[in-house]
Amino acid sequence: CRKSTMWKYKEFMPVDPSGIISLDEGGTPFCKCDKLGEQLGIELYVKVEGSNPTGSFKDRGMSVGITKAMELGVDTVGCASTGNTSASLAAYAARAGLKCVVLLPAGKVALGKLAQAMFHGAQVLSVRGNFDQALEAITSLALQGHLYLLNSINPYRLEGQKSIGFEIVDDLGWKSPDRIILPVGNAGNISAIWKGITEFHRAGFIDDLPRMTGIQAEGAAPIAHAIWDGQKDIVPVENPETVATAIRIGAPVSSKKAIRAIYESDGLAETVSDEEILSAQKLLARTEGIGVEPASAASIAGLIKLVNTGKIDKGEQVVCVVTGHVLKDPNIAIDACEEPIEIDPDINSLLKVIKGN
Ligand SMILES: Cc1ncc(COP(=O)(O)O)c(/C=C/C(=O)C(=O)O)c1O
Repeated sequence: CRKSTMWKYKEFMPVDPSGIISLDEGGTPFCKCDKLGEQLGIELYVKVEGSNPTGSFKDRGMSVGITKAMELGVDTVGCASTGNTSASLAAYAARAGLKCVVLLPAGKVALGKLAQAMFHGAQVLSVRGNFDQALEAITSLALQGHLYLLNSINPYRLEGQKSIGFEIVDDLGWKSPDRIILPVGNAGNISAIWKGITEFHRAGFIDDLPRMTGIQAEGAAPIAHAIWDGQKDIVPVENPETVATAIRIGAPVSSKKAIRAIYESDGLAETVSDEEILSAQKLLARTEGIGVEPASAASIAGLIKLVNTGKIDKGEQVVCVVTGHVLKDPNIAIDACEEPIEIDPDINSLLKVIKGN
C-alpha cells in the first residue's frame, strides 16, 4: 500500500498486516473550505471520502473486513445495502477472489452503486422490500453459516472506518477539532469515528475530544428522535423515506453505539429535509468544488441548520465528513441542473450564448 493510505495506522487494526486486502483506501482529501466557512462564521474542513477507490468511506471497513474474511478462510461474503456497501464489498471480494452476494432494496439504489455491484461480479438480488427487511434476510442466511456477513454489524468494518477519525486528527496536526459532523444511516460510521478518536485520546496523542454530531434525513431519523427524547434505544421508523437513498434506513444496527457516541462526546443529532439536502449538495459543489451524493450533503445541510439555530458557536473548528462521490447518483445531479443548450459548432452561435447577445 502507498504510505498515505489508512494502513499507516496498521498497529491499531486487528488483522495480520502481512495479508492485507487493499485498494489503497484512505488517505482522503482534507479540504479547508474558507468560502463556506466564512459565510457560516466557522473554521470549516471537509473530509472527502468520495475519493476512496469505490467512491465512498465503505472501502476502509471492507479492506479490514475482507482481510479478516481471508484469515477466517470463508469463501462467500454478503451484505444488504442501500448501495455503497454493496459496491465496496463487490470490489474487495473480487480483489480477494471471494464469492459475493448482495441484497438491494428494489428500485431504491442509485445508478452508480448498482452499476458497481453488478460490474464487479457480485450476485445482485433485488429485494421486494426496504433495506431493513433485506438486512434481516441476509443476517438469517449468515447465522445459518451460508456466508460471512459484512454489514456494519460486523465489528471489523468499524475497525477500518475508525481510521477516518485517525486521519482527521493527523490532518489537523495531531489535534482534535471542536466538532465532527456526518450523515447517519445504519450508524456504523459515527460509532467507528468516535472509537478511533477515543483510541487516539487513550493513547495520549490528543488531549481534547470532538463533539460527534449526527445528521439524519427527516423521513429516516430514529436516532435523532431517540437523542431528542433522551433515550438510549430507538423506535424503528417503519417506512423510512428520503431522496438520500443511502441513509433511507429505519432500524440502524449500530444505534446503541451511535447514541452512546453522541452522549459521551456531548454532541448533537439533527434532521434535515430533502430540500435542505439537495440545496447543500449544490452549494458545496458550486462554492467549494466538492461533488458529493445527496446523503453526504446531509452533513453540510446539518451544519448550516445548526449554525443558523445557534447550536454551533461562531468560530468553532468543524470537520464535515462527506461520505460518497457525486457520480454515485448521477440522475439526482442532472435533475438539479438546467438542460445543456444545443448549438451549431460555429463561433457566432457560441458568442451569442456565452456573451448573451
Ligand atoms: C454515502 C453514504 N453516506 C452515509 C451513510 C451512512 O453511514 P452509516 O451511518 O455508517 O450507515 C451511507 C451508508 C450506506 C449504507 O448503509 C449501505 O451502503 O448499505 C452512505 O452510503
